[in-house]
Amino acid sequence: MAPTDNPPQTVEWQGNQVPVWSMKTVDYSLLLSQDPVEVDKVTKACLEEGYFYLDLDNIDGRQMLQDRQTLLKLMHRFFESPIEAKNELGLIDSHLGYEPLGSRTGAFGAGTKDGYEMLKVSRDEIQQGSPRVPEVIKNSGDLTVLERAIGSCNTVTKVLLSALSSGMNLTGAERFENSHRNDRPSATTLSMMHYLPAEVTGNNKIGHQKHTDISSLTLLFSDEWGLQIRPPGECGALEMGFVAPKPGCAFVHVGDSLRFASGMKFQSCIHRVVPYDPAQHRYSIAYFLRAEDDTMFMDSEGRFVTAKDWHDQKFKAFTDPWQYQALAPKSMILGGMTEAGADDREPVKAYMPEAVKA
Ligand SMILES: O=C(O)CCC(=O)C(=O)O
Ligand SMILES: [Fe+2]
Repeated sequence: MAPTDNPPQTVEWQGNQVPVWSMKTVDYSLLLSQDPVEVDKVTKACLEEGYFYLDLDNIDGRQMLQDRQTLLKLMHRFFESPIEAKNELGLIDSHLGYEPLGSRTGAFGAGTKDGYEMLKVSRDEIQQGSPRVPEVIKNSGDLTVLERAIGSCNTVTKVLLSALSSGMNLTGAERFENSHRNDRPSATTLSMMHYLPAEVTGNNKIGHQKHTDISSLTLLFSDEWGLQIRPPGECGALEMGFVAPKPGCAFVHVGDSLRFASGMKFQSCIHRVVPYDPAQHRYSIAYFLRAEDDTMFMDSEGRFVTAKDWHDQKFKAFTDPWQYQALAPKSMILGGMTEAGADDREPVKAYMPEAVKA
């Protein structure tokens, strides 16, 4: 049973004491009116850590928390449908459609596959009123639920962007909102994930590989444990530790695009998902706010690229078989963030495929 109240600073996982990283909590209501102390707090969180909790348990966020419960019910119904219904349209585009279990590399790297299935719905398509989603959720009730989720995630992430622009003293065209306009095409997407129990999938299909996100900001909701991060440290990222699910809060983190747009001042958050409890199903909802397709920035390779090029190249690196993935520069998967030392204090042997255990 996962601990829920007053999360400890370490938790036992796979026979080891593993850190539970603490972090700043930013109040959404205060940000809405650009409260100077809160603007400073969120800006420091992005400059120093690259992540924070966003407290939505207030008059401005509670509706969103309620809508999330409705979305979770939709997700349960969708993921319990037959594979033919879920995969009716397949992966239509990199940010839109269904990805079955085992489409990417797993949490413990070479030779493993991921342990989740995922449905992504494009923000642009919802805005245009013609989302391509499988028939099983293409009724007006379900489409309203999806539209509400995307609409509120969009508002929340735009409020964050605006606070960050103010915190970084950006004005006019330089402000981050200006490269995230609603009427310009982007790969912004709502991603709904279902992690199957590790004891069902077996050791070769486990979790979610270590990475930084392509996006500008990720707004993440999950009631279940499993997400781990490597906080940036003085000489590279610290070891992997859990993010405790916090009631009433979303976990927000910076992705590569905003790190690049900030001139590498913001930290992009290194994270992965592991089975906390091998018998557990885990459901997560991630809203990936992405820059307009033709936004230009300098990437981790020192190249001047568009947001779309960065998205497409990194998505290919994510989905390539691990043998090809290994050929891509590591800086690509980790958005140029540096690491010193190993992810774990002790190797997590229980989940390694036989070939790697040695
Ligand atoms: O499921 C999660 O909690 C995180 C998922 C994730 O890292 C991603 O989709 O980029
Ligand atoms: Fe991610």
